[in-house]
Formats: sequence, C-alpha cells, structure tokens
Amino acid sequence: MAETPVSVAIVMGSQSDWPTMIRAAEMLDKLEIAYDARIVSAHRTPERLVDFAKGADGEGFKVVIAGAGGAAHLPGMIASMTHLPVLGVPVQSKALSGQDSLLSIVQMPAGIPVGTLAIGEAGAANAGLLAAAILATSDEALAGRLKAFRSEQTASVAERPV
Ligand SMILES: Nc1c(C(=O)O)ncn1[C@@H]1O[C@H](COP(=O)(O)O)[C@@H](O)[C@H]1O
Repeated sequence: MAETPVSVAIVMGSQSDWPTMIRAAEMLDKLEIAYDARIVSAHRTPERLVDFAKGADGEGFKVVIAGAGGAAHLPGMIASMTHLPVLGVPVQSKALSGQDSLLSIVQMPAGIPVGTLAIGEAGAANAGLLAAAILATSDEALAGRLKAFRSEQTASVAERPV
C-alpha cells in the first residue's frame, strides 16, 4: 500500500509550545492527515528556519502550521520564504497572556499573509482543522472525513445544560 504523504508541517518556536501545538496534531490524527512536528526558531535557530522554510515545498508539505509565543516572528518569517499557506498560532505567553504573540503574528504587511488563529489551544486545534479544510479542496475522501467530524460534533451538543 502507498504511504500517506506527509502534507502538513507543524513547527513551533520552542519545546515549551508543544502542549499547545499538540492540539493541532491531535486534530490531524483524528482526520488521518500525516504531519511532521519540528522545533524551529527565528531567534534561536535562524539557519534551521531558513532551511525549513525554503525547503518546505520541496519536502512535499502543502500547509505549514507555525506556533510561537511572545515576540512571535516565526510564522511571518516562514511565510516570507515559502508560497505555501502558513497558519499562525499565537501561543499563550506568561507575561502578556498571548496578546503579544497574537499581535506579532496577525499584523503582517500586505503581500506576505499569515492566516492567524486564536490564542492558545483552541487556535491550535482550529489550525489543524483549517489545514484539513485546505487539503480537502483537492481530496474527496478527506472532505468526507471532515464532514463526518462536523456532524459528530453537532450531534454531541446537548440541547439543554441539565
Ligand atoms: N517566538 C519565538 C520564536 C520565533 O518567533 O522564532 N522562537 C521562540 N519563540 C518563543 O519563545 C517562547 C518561550 O520559549 P522558551 O519556553 O523556550 O523560553 C516560546 O513560546 C517560543 O515560541
């Protein structure tokens, strides 16, 4: 059987971002999308960042999910070096509760977009779902799994709280 191509890269600025970014990974697992998770930092590993961003297309990735906290330059720097869609997840920082992460990711200059999600775990989960939605535009089986996920979610919401 042919191996599933690894179509999503999940990158994060630090190991400490993983408890947030694992929510994206869990969503991709649920939808049977193969991914590779890596630590890449614009600040601490600049050469790794350049190699990753310039090589992402060649590696076969179709979507990049990039999470970072604080002075979160990672998603924008990746976006500057690849034409692949980049989904930015603002990781909740201790000092400013992720407001810093959000503003540094969302305020991109026109010309280099980063699709910015909400702060924290909900944003990471939605980044996984948005990556799935992008891939589903050219993958009918995945579109079916995404629709099934939505239906199950709808069915799981009770009509009354008690
Ligand atoms: N924002 C960035 C970048 C970057 O943007 O390249 N690299 C690391 N970081 C962030 O620094 C925070 C603290 O990192 P540590 O916990 O390792 O001190 C993390 O949320 C990480 O994403």
